[in-house]
Amino acid sequence: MKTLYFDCTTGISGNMAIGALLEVSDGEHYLRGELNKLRVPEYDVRIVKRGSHGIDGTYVEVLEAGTDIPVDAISEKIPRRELYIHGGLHHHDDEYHHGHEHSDLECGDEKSKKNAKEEKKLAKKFKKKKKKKLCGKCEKPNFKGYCKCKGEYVDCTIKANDEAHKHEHHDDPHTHLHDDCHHVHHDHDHDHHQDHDPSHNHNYDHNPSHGHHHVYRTYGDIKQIIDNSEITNGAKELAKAMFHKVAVAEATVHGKPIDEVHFHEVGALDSIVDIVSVAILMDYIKPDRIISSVVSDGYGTIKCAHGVLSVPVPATSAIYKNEQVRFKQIEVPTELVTPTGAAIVSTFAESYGLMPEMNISKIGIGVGSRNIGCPNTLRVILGEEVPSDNAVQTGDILVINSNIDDSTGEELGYVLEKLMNSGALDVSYAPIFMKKNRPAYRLEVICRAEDRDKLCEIIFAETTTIGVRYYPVQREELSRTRTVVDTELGPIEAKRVSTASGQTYTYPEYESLGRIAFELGISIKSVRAAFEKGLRE
Ligand SMILES: O=C([S-])c1cc(C(=O)S)c[n+]([C@@H]2O[C@H](COP(=O)(O)O)[C@@H](O)[C@H]2O)c1
Ligand code: NI
Repeated sequence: MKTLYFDCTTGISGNMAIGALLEVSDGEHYLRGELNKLRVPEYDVRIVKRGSHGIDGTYVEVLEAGTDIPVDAISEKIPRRELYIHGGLHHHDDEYHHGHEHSDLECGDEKSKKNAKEEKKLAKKFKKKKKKKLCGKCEKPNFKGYCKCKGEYVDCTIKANDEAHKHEHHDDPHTHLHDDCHHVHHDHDHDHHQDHDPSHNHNYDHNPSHGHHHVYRTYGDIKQIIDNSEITNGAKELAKAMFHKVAVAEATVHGKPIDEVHFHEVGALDSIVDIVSVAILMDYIKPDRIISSVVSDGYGTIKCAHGVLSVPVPATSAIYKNEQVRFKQIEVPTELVTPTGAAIVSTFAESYGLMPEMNISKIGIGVGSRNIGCPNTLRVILGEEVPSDNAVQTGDILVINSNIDDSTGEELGYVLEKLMNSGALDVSYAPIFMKKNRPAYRLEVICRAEDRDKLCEIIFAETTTIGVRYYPVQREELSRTRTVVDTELGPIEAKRVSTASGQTYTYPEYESLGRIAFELGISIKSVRAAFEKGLRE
């Protein structure tokens, strides 16, 4: 069995994951080809070999096309002069912004001088760029491509039902007319002086803490970009699954409905390229099984557009909670896991723990940009799992029982949810008759041994019980891999399990069935039928 192990002992971020996956897949050529199928503003992906505290790996950056400037550093519009790069925020009090590595990130390294020189060059370049307010491209007739003034794609070769749009640029002190331009994306933050399809009328609630006012992409826009691209269906589903986790976390943290979560344009571009690249590479590698180490995050605070955030940052900790990521903090005083990193590991890891017995074929190291006092790397290990016991997974599992005859139904429902959210593997109630002929419920919690104390405390605090029983149990679990089945209703996520004798079964993921049923307004039974049909074809 082809197994991929994520070693997140020193954290994970989007660009570290791309670097590591590129090394195990030799997939640079494939990745570049697939990324060309994304219809997003022009950008370059720089892939270079780089060391971090003496460990060599691959460092990946998303740059503004034709420049050395990371897209998330193109922040003329962010007056607070704050910007973050993958895995880290850089606070600048000087004239320009850039996401380039600081020389101090390579403490004691010979590269520091070179980096300082490179920084000066970048600063010059970026200053020049600042003076140039207009890209000029959009003023050319028949221009098709990314208009930097407008921050969106335009196709002036298409007559869009005579929809001449006039946009007022809030950031640039000019107004100009795009006659007959068809707007490929409708993520404007402009005033439309034209009759406009109200469904495109985005009225974004802008977080003033960002101190900038420009183009946003909502979670819905990003899903559309992914769906409208020509990357494989498998990669699309994986990318959307990762974005969904980030969007749910951001929605929780900022107290907004998921569809109102928005990403400012440069941040969205960086996230899209990071997340879609990981999806493309994972779909290319196609491991049968993915396991992660317990994920290590740092502690302390970091600065980002929201100001000073405590580590794990809110969006990352929301993903830890929502996705039941097994993580711990280690003695490194900064952020080691970004929200994107948490979304990646939680999308792919079927379980967290030690590496299984396997013959290693490839090791990939993705390098991050922080100086953390030790290598800032993500390691992924690809290998063939030793087949002997591969159908059966066992672990240190307990069952906790309690008979409850005097808690209310409402309380019991609440407790079930709380136990599940606190690490229980499963929680159930069974109706029983207990002493004194009392109808009651037997609470049964299945959990890892290390979660016992925490879960018992919840049972004592939230129910009327005064005693619980627990005992270790043996468990057999079939090995499973995630897969995507193509159906007439679109791709449906599924898990494929195999028995010791080599029989395999594929079961649809309920969330995937439910989402399609909801989106298409059809019954979940008909989605399941389409899944079964897709499996047979
Ligand atoms: O931009 C937003 S909304 C943002 C929110 C949060 C929260 O925790 S809320 C954190 N961050 C920081 O941005 C960088 C980049 O993260 P990516 O996952 O996009 O690579 C990172 O330091 C986050 O902690 C941004
Ligand atoms: Ni924000």
